Amino acid sequence: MTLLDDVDEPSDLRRLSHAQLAALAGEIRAFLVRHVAKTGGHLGPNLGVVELTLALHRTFDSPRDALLWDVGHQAYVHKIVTGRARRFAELRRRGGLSGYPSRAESPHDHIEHSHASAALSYADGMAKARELSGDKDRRVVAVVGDGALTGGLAWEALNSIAAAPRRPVVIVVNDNGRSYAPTVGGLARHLATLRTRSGHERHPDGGEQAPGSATGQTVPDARAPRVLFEDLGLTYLGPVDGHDIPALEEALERAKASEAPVVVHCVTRKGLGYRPAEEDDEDHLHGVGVIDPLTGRPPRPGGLSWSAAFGDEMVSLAAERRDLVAITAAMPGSVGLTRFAAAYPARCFDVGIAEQHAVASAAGLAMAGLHPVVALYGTFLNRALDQVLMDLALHRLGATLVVDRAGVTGDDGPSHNGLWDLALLQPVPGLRIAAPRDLPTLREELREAIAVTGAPTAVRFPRGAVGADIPALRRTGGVDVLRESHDGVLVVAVGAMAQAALDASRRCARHGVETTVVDPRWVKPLPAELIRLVTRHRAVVTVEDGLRAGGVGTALIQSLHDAGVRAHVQVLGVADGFPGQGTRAEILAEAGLAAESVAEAVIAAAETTL
Ligand SMILES: Cc1ncc(C[n+]2csc(CCOP(=O)(O)OP(=O)(O)O)c2C)c(N)n1
Ligand SMILES: CC(=O)[C@@H](O)[C@H](O)COP(=O)(O)O
Ligand SMILES: [Mg+2]
Repeated sequence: MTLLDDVDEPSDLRRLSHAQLAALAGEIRAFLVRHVAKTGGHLGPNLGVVELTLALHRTFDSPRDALLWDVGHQAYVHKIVTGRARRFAELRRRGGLSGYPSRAESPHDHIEHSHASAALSYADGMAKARELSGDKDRRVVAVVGDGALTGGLAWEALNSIAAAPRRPVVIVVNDNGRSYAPTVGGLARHLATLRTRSGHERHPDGGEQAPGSATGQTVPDARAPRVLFEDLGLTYLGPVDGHDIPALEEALERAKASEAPVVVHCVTRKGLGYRPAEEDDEDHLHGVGVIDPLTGRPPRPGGLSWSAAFGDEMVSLAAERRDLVAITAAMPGSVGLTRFAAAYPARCFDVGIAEQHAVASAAGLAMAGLHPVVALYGTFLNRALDQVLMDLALHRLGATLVVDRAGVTGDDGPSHNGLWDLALLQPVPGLRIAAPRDLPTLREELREAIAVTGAPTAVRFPRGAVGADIPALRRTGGVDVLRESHDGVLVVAVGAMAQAALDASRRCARHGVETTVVDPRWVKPLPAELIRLVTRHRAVVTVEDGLRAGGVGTALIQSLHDAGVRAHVQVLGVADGFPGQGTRAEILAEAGLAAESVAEAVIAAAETTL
């Protein structure tokens, strides 16, 4: 029997001694490594909040008190102590345990999406609601990371929370000095100074990078700072050792008793207790796939990823184009910019988890004569739509968005799929979108994109390894013909869906249905050549890894209508909604985007037009 076996709910924690809690923390760390090594997931962040989570659940009465997790990737320990330990074998699996809080799983869970810097807004809203309902003794607690605090939305919430000095909110800053890379900017420097001054600075991440640089040297702040939060009118407690449960409980009890908003600044270590994570300089095993628990490394090296291929091309381009600069929102490694940042530190800007600022600052860079490349995940680009519209497109600026993790991502759940970019960017005047299908077209279309002046461009590709090259038979009007027939069904494949489209076309041929498979390469605006190709075929099927509604297929239908061309068009894409977690292949198949389903759609289209 282990201590963990006897923990089914937070109240079970309150009967343990501090010595037993220390032992329990060790069991939980072993549990996390054992399970996450098999399923993949967020290992470093959760190893860093073991003691903090135990102290929070001993001090506050969840779910009566609301415990909110910003991003939520660090809520595994919260799930373990709220009765879900037995479900971790299905972590991030189809129908299994979500990698983020989930109201369907537990009343202890609240915010289900993984988009950073939002938890304080929920806290502000919940605190207002509890004040209005006379429920003031039910505390609202938000755990927000130092990285998440670099997001503007968090400061919008702090401004509002600080406006009500008699409305209690407990703000727990989980300060480990890291987003993925060391957290950057003035706030990071401020927190680092507080950590250092208090003597809590115990890890090399303590320093903060020179503002703006993705690989800057640490710049310790000599001045004794006033605590930023107190200047806002918030009570500040800390820094507290985020691994010292008695110290945490003392600070959290004081915060709980306060009738004012309180910041509890906790200093933690990402990856603590698991040497491979502690020693991982890139991101302390922030997010891992299946790994060998002894080494922390994947059992076999993965293939070249789209992100790495993009990053390699950026290094080549930077040598040719001195005006080229890159921007990342706290994810230089994930978006493939590590080599570029090392080679050109002055030309790679990590702005923190601040996508709106990333795009708006790109407008400034472009106006000043440079060509910025903003690399973001598709799902996080959603946050910066106004900046794409009003800062880049309205000013007709030459800037390039590299939309990584575009399309279905899979096991990271509904808030990580990059399903919306093709639909959200369709209406942006002047913006051009490329969707490469393989490594050569990624290289080619990225070069074409950064050559565009007077309008923003976007290049979108999925998560994971780049597939095999897919050579074209010929190019006509900018459209690559991948397979040809003379009057069969025209299959328009968007980006990486080309492989599924070709596999489907081979299935169709076995059913006597001839197809022409084309890759338009640039999907906004669609090449005029597509209209001519449609007139030469009996039907059209479009295939895209994105929303059906408002995507490329819909745009083609509108273009055909505007050109007065009547055609049978079948649009294949992801239906409205939030696909649950699962592998990319599972979710694509469920959306009807696997080769077999595409073939069925093509055959049906052929039959309806006989
Ligand atoms: C809006 C947004 N942009 C980017 C991300 C990707 N992301 C996930 S976790 C993370 C770092 C979070 O750092 P912090 O808040 O300090 O939490 P920690 O991982 O250190 O516990 C980032 C950038 C995100 N979840 N949301
Ligand atoms: C929580 C978060 O947003 C990131 O950690 C994300 O889960 C990483 O996704 P990838 O694994 O696709 O890089
Ligand atoms: Mg952090």
